[in-house]
Amino acid sequence: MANIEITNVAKTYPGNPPVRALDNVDLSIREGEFVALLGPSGCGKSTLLNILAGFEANTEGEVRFDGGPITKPAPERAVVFQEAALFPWLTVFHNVNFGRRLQGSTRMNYEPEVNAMLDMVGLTDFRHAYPSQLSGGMRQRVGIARALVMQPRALLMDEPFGALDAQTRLTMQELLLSIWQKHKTTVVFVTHDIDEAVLLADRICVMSARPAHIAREIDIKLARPRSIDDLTSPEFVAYKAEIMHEMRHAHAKAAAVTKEAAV
Ligand SMILES: Nc1ncnc2c1ncn2[C@@H]1O[C@H](COP(=O)(O)OP(=O)(O)OP(=O)(O)O)[C@@H](O)[C@H]1O
Repeated sequence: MANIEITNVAKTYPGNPPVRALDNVDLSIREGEFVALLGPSGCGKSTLLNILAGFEANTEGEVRFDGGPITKPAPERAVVFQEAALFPWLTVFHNVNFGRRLQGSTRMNYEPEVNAMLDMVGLTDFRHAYPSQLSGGMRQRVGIARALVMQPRALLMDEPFGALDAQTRLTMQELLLSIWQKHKTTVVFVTHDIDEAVLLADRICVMSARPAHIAREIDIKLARPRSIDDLTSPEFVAYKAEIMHEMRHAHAKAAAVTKEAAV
Protein backbone atom coordinates (compact mmCIF):
# COMPACT_ATOMS: atom_id res chain seq x y z
CA MET A 1 0.00 0.00 0.00
CA ALA A 2 1.25 3.47 -0.85
CA ASN A 3 1.97 5.76 2.06
CA ILE A 4 0.52 8.78 0.25
CA GLU A 5 -1.99 8.41 -2.55
CA ILE A 6 -3.07 11.51 -4.48
CA THR A 7 -5.79 10.79 -7.00
CA ASN A 8 -7.12 13.27 -9.51
CA VAL A 9 -6.71 16.17 -7.11
CA ALA A 10 -7.72 19.72 -8.00
CA LYS A 11 -7.71 22.88 -5.95
CA THR A 12 -9.44 26.15 -6.75
CA TYR A 13 -9.05 29.08 -4.38
CA PRO A 14 -12.25 31.10 -4.22
CA GLY A 15 -12.05 34.75 -5.33
CA ASN A 16 -12.84 37.02 -8.17
CA PRO A 17 -11.60 35.49 -10.34
CA PRO A 18 -11.05 32.15 -8.59
CA VAL A 19 -7.52 30.71 -8.84
CA ARG A 20 -7.20 27.18 -10.16
CA ALA A 21 -3.95 26.09 -8.49
CA LEU A 22 -3.99 22.32 -9.12
CA ASP A 23 -5.67 20.21 -11.74
CA ASN A 24 -5.60 16.46 -12.19
CA VAL A 25 -2.74 15.72 -9.84
CA ASP A 26 -2.00 12.01 -9.53
CA LEU A 27 0.87 10.83 -7.40
CA SER A 28 1.59 7.75 -5.38
CA ILE A 29 4.38 7.85 -2.78
CA ARG A 30 5.80 4.71 -1.17
CA GLU A 31 6.59 4.40 2.52
CA GLY A 32 10.12 5.72 3.10
CA GLU A 33 10.43 7.30 -0.32
CA PHE A 34 12.03 10.73 -0.79
CA VAL A 35 10.07 12.66 -3.41
CA ALA A 36 10.95 16.17 -4.59
CA LEU A 37 8.36 18.48 -6.15
CA LEU A 38 9.99 20.84 -8.63
CA GLY A 39 8.18 23.46 -10.66
CA PRO A 40 7.94 27.08 -11.76
CA SER A 41 7.16 29.75 -9.19
CA GLY A 42 3.46 29.99 -8.40
CA CYS A 43 2.55 26.69 -10.07
CA GLY A 44 1.00 25.14 -6.97
CA LYS A 45 3.77 23.20 -5.16
CA SER A 46 3.02 24.69 -1.74
CA THR A 47 -0.69 24.19 -2.34
CA LEU A 48 -0.11 20.47 -2.86
CA LEU A 49 2.11 20.25 0.23
CA ASN A 50 -0.47 22.15 2.30
CA ILE A 51 -3.13 19.68 1.21
CA LEU A 52 -0.90 16.80 2.34
CA ALA A 53 -0.34 18.62 5.63
CA GLY A 54 -4.10 19.04 6.09
CA PHE A 55 -3.85 22.87 6.12
CA GLU A 56 -5.84 23.21 2.89
CA ALA A 57 -8.65 21.07 1.52
CA ASN A 58 -8.63 19.86 -2.07
CA THR A 59 -11.71 20.82 -4.06
CA GLU A 60 -11.71 17.65 -6.18
CA GLY A 61 -10.18 14.20 -5.97
CA GLU A 62 -8.81 12.20 -3.08
CA VAL A 63 -5.76 12.41 -0.85
CA ARG A 64 -5.00 9.42 1.34
CA PHE A 65 -2.36 8.76 3.94
CA ASP A 66 -1.87 5.12 4.94
CA GLY A 67 -5.21 4.43 3.29
CA GLY A 68 -7.22 7.01 5.27
CA PRO A 69 -8.38 10.42 3.99
CA ILE A 70 -6.39 13.49 5.04
CA THR A 71 -8.82 15.91 6.66
CA LYS A 72 -6.69 17.89 9.11
CA PRO A 73 -3.11 18.37 10.31
CA ALA A 74 -1.68 15.49 12.36
CA PRO A 75 1.65 14.80 14.07
CA GLU A 76 2.19 11.79 11.79
CA ARG A 77 2.69 14.37 8.98
CA ALA A 78 5.19 16.96 10.26
CA VAL A 79 5.85 20.12 8.28
CA VAL A 80 9.08 22.11 7.93
CA PHE A 81 8.78 25.56 6.30
CA GLN A 82 11.37 27.93 4.86
CA GLU A 83 11.40 29.85 8.15
CA ALA A 84 11.38 27.74 11.29
CA ALA A 85 8.95 30.11 13.16
CA LEU A 86 10.45 29.35 16.57
CA PHE A 87 9.10 30.77 19.81
CA PRO A 88 11.60 33.56 20.60
CA TRP A 89 11.00 33.33 24.35
CA LEU A 90 11.81 29.61 24.50
CA THR A 91 15.25 28.03 24.44
CA VAL A 92 16.28 25.62 21.68
CA PHE A 93 15.49 22.70 24.02
CA HIS A 94 12.01 24.00 24.87
CA ASN A 95 11.21 24.86 21.25
CA VAL A 96 11.87 21.23 20.31
CA ASN A 97 10.11 19.90 23.41
CA PHE A 98 7.06 22.04 22.60
CA GLY A 99 6.43 20.00 19.46
CA ARG A 100 5.69 16.94 21.56
CA ARG A 101 3.49 18.89 23.95
CA LEU A 102 1.48 20.21 21.01
CA GLN A 103 0.53 16.61 20.31
CA GLY A 104 -1.76 16.86 23.32
CA SER A 105 0.33 14.80 25.68
CA THR A 106 0.23 15.75 29.35
CA ARG A 107 3.85 14.77 29.75
CA MET A 108 5.73 18.05 30.17
CA ASN A 109 9.22 17.00 29.28
CA TYR A 110 10.58 14.66 26.64
CA GLU A 111 14.16 15.23 27.69
CA PRO A 112 15.75 12.02 26.32
CA GLU A 113 13.98 12.25 22.96
CA VAL A 114 14.68 15.98 22.64
CA ASN A 115 18.34 15.55 23.55
CA ALA A 116 18.72 12.74 21.02
CA MET A 117 17.25 14.96 18.28
CA LEU A 118 19.42 17.93 19.25
CA ASP A 119 22.43 15.65 19.11
CA MET A 120 21.42 14.42 15.66
CA VAL A 121 21.13 17.96 14.26
CA GLY A 122 24.37 19.04 15.99
CA LEU A 123 22.84 21.50 18.47
CA THR A 124 23.63 19.87 21.82
CA ASP A 125 25.88 22.78 22.82
CA PHE A 126 23.12 25.26 21.99
CA ARG A 127 20.26 23.61 23.87
CA HIS A 128 20.02 26.58 26.29
CA ALA A 129 20.37 29.26 23.58
CA TYR A 130 17.45 31.40 22.38
CA PRO A 131 16.47 31.63 18.68
CA SER A 132 17.87 35.18 18.40
CA GLN A 133 21.31 33.77 19.26
CA LEU A 134 21.25 31.30 16.34
CA SER A 135 22.19 31.54 12.67
CA GLY A 136 19.60 30.84 9.96
CA GLY A 137 20.96 27.32 9.45
CA MET A 138 20.83 26.59 13.16
CA ARG A 139 17.24 27.80 13.36
CA GLN A 140 16.32 25.42 10.54
CA ARG A 141 18.06 22.60 12.43
CA VAL A 142 15.80 23.36 15.39
CA GLY A 143 12.80 23.28 13.03
CA ILE A 144 13.86 19.86 11.73
CA ALA A 145 14.49 18.52 15.25
CA ARG A 146 11.08 19.83 16.35
CA ALA A 147 9.42 18.01 13.47
CA LEU A 148 11.34 14.75 13.95
CA VAL A 149 10.80 14.57 17.69
CA MET A 150 7.13 13.94 16.93
CA GLN A 151 8.24 10.71 15.18
CA PRO A 152 6.26 11.55 12.05
CA ARG A 153 5.51 8.96 9.40
CA ALA A 154 6.02 11.66 6.77
CA LEU A 155 8.09 14.84 6.70
CA LEU A 156 6.63 17.57 4.47
CA MET A 157 9.27 20.17 3.64
CA ASP A 158 8.48 23.43 1.83
CA GLU A 159 11.75 24.92 0.56
CA PRO A 160 13.30 24.34 3.97
CA PHE A 161 16.74 25.58 2.91
CA GLY A 162 15.55 28.32 0.54
CA ALA A 163 16.58 31.21 2.76
CA LEU A 164 20.07 29.89 3.55
CA ASP A 165 23.39 30.85 1.96
CA ALA A 166 24.87 28.35 -0.49
CA GLN A 167 27.42 26.84 1.91
CA THR A 168 24.94 26.38 4.76
CA ARG A 169 22.47 24.93 2.32
CA LEU A 170 24.95 22.22 1.31
CA THR A 171 25.64 21.38 4.95
CA MET A 172 21.91 21.14 5.63
CA GLN A 173 21.37 18.92 2.59
CA GLU A 174 24.04 16.52 3.86
CA LEU A 175 22.48 16.60 7.32
CA LEU A 176 19.07 15.80 5.90
CA LEU A 177 20.53 12.94 3.85
CA SER A 178 22.11 11.41 6.93
CA ILE A 179 18.92 11.83 9.00
CA TRP A 180 16.79 10.31 6.26
CA GLN A 181 19.25 7.44 5.84
CA LYS A 182 18.76 6.65 9.54
CA HIS A 183 15.00 7.22 9.88
CA LYS A 184 13.75 6.38 6.40
CA THR A 185 10.75 8.62 6.95
CA THR A 186 8.71 9.39 3.84
CA VAL A 187 9.77 12.87 2.67
CA VAL A 188 7.94 15.22 0.30
CA PHE A 189 10.29 18.09 -0.46
CA VAL A 190 9.31 21.24 -2.37
CA THR A 191 12.20 23.08 -4.02
CA HIS A 192 13.15 25.34 -6.94
CA ASP A 193 16.68 24.02 -6.90
CA ILE A 194 17.47 21.24 -9.37
CA ASP A 195 20.81 20.31 -7.72
CA GLU A 196 19.05 19.98 -4.37
CA ALA A 197 16.31 17.79 -5.82
CA VAL A 198 18.75 15.46 -7.64
CA LEU A 199 21.05 15.16 -4.63
CA LEU A 200 18.26 14.31 -2.19
CA ALA A 201 15.41 12.57 -3.98
CA ASP A 202 14.56 9.05 -5.08
CA ARG A 203 12.10 10.56 -7.50
CA ILE A 204 11.58 14.06 -8.87
CA CYS A 205 8.11 15.19 -9.92
CA VAL A 206 8.35 18.10 -12.31
CA MET A 207 5.16 20.13 -12.07
CA SER A 208 3.57 21.94 -14.96
CA ALA A 209 2.63 25.60 -15.06
CA ARG A 210 -0.50 26.51 -13.08
CA PRO A 211 -2.91 24.85 -12.76
CA ALA A 212 -0.27 22.30 -11.88
CA HIS A 213 -0.26 18.62 -12.57
CA ILE A 214 2.71 16.26 -12.50
CA ALA A 215 4.26 16.82 -15.93
CA ARG A 216 7.02 14.24 -15.56
CA GLU A 217 8.39 11.85 -12.96
CA ILE A 218 12.09 11.06 -13.01
CA ASP A 219 13.63 8.31 -10.86
CA ILE A 220 17.03 9.33 -9.55
CA LYS A 221 19.05 6.16 -9.43
CA LEU A 222 22.26 7.61 -8.00
CA ALA A 223 23.75 5.24 -5.42
CA ARG A 224 23.23 5.94 -1.74
CA PRO A 225 24.55 7.12 0.61
CA ARG A 226 25.01 10.35 -1.35
CA SER A 227 27.11 13.35 -0.48
CA ILE A 228 27.85 16.74 -2.00
CA ASP A 229 30.77 15.11 -3.83
CA ASP A 230 28.11 13.59 -6.12
CA LEU A 231 27.20 17.07 -7.42
CA THR A 232 29.91 16.86 -10.06
CA SER A 233 29.58 13.21 -11.13
CA PRO A 234 28.70 12.57 -14.80
CA GLU A 235 25.44 10.78 -13.82
CA PHE A 236 24.44 13.73 -11.67
CA VAL A 237 25.12 16.20 -14.46
CA ALA A 238 23.11 14.06 -16.92
CA TYR A 239 20.08 14.06 -14.58
CA LYS A 240 20.46 17.78 -14.14
CA ALA A 241 20.46 18.39 -17.90
CA GLU A 242 17.34 16.26 -18.35
CA ILE A 243 15.48 18.09 -15.59
CA MET A 244 16.61 21.53 -16.77
CA HIS A 245 15.11 20.69 -20.11
CA GLU A 246 11.77 19.76 -18.47
CA MET A 247 11.84 22.84 -16.27
CA ARG A 248 12.50 25.15 -19.20
CA HIS A 249 9.45 23.70 -20.85
CA ALA A 250 7.36 24.27 -17.69
CA HIS A 251 8.73 27.83 -17.28
CA ALA A 252 7.96 28.70 -20.90
CA LYS A 253 4.39 27.49 -20.42
CA ALA A 254 4.08 29.44 -17.14
CA ALA A 255 5.29 32.62 -18.87
CA ALA A 256 2.77 32.12 -21.68
CA VAL A 257 -0.07 31.66 -19.13
CA THR A 258 0.97 34.87 -17.29
CA LYS A 259 1.11 36.79 -20.58
CA GLU A 260 -2.30 35.48 -21.56
CA ALA A 261 -3.76 36.52 -18.20
CA ALA A 262 -2.31 40.03 -18.59
CA VAL A 263 -4.00 40.77 -21.93
N1 LIG B 1 -4.76 31.15 0.13
C1 LIG B 1 -4.77 31.45 -1.19
N2 LIG B 1 -5.80 32.14 -1.72
C2 LIG B 1 -5.82 32.41 -3.04
N3 LIG B 1 -4.87 32.05 -3.92
C3 LIG B 1 -3.81 31.37 -3.44
C4 LIG B 1 -3.70 31.03 -2.05
N4 LIG B 1 -2.55 30.34 -1.86
C5 LIG B 1 -1.98 30.26 -3.08
N5 LIG B 1 -2.74 30.86 -4.02
C6 LIG B 1 -2.46 30.95 -5.46
O1 LIG B 1 -2.32 29.62 -5.94
C7 LIG B 1 -1.26 29.55 -6.91
C8 LIG B 1 -0.25 28.51 -6.46
O2 LIG B 1 0.42 29.00 -5.31
P1 LIG B 1 1.52 28.12 -4.53
O3 LIG B 1 1.99 28.92 -3.37
O4 LIG B 1 0.97 26.78 -4.26
O5 LIG B 1 2.67 28.00 -5.65
P2 LIG B 1 4.20 27.53 -5.51
O6 LIG B 1 4.47 26.68 -6.69
O7 LIG B 1 4.44 26.96 -4.16
O8 LIG B 1 4.95 28.92 -5.66
P3 LIG B 1 6.45 29.36 -5.19
O9 LIG B 1 7.38 28.37 -5.79
O10 LIG B 1 6.60 30.72 -5.78
O11 LIG B 1 6.44 29.34 -3.69
C9 LIG B 1 -0.70 30.97 -7.03
O12 LIG B 1 -1.29 31.59 -8.13
C10 LIG B 1 -1.14 31.64 -5.74
O13 LIG B 1 -1.34 33.02 -5.95
